[in-house]
Amino acid sequence: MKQNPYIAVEGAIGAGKTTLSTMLAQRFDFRLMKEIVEENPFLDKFYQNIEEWAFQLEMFFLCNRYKQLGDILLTPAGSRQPIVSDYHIYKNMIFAERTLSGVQLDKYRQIYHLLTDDLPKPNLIVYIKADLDTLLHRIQKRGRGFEQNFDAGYLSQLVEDYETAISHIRAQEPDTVIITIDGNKLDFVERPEDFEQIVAKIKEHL
Ligand SMILES: Nc1ncnc2c1ncn2[C@@H]1O[C@H](COP(=O)(O)OP(=O)(O)OP(=O)(O)O)[C@@H](O)[C@H]1O
Ligand SMILES: Nc1nc(=O)c2ncn([C@H]3C[C@H](O)[C@@H](CO)O3)c2[nH]1
Repeated sequence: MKQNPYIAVEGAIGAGKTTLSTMLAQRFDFRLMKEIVEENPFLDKFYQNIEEWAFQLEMFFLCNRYKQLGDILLTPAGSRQPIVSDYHIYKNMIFAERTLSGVQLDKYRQIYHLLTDDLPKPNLIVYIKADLDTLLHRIQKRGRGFEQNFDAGYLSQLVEDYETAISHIRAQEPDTVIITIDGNKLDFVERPEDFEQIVAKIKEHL
């Protein structure tokens, strides 16, 4: 990856995407793209009643990510700053396949492809793989109000969905470098040497 570095950090809820991408942006002096969380009007309602609010929430995430990525990525590649993002656009499909069904899922899929098929994809994905206990612990520690009565079953399914999705991307986008890091063992928050290990792996591909 010599031109236009574009890194996406991925992993299930609470894996450490925002934390790690913020640290990487600072280290490499890349532009940071973070998704909107606090201003999302549907998250609170969604966690209280997933079936009722899923379509509005997934559409909100899709439109926001499309706007954010499109504004930056659909500019001429030569003039683009290197980027690190705390999500991959495919994240929309990972969640939508889990939360939507029937006609809503069909319509969502169509809109997803219409909006995102021509967006440039990241050339490197850092996939933070962590197990359910680690994620639940971190979500609890972070203490967001709307995540406090978190359904462990939902998260457990998402952990599996992420595994499937990463395999899918590996097969569909063979040019994308995927670096998997062990989110249970590596503590890039507390241990600088763990962060350096991740930085060194990324540098091999920059
Ligand atoms: N490797 C780690 N070791 C210890 N704590 C971590 C690690 N990664 C993240 N944390 C902590 O876990 C919490 C969740 O991290 P963060 O918000 O970065 O996750 P996220 O993947 O962006 O979450 P979300 O999917 O909700 O957007 C934070 O409190 C963060 O400080
Ligand atoms: N349903 C659904 N679809 C998404 O695309 C999506 N992206 C993030 N999230 C949830 C996870 C965290 O609680 C919180 C912050 O990441 O928002 C999502 N939920």
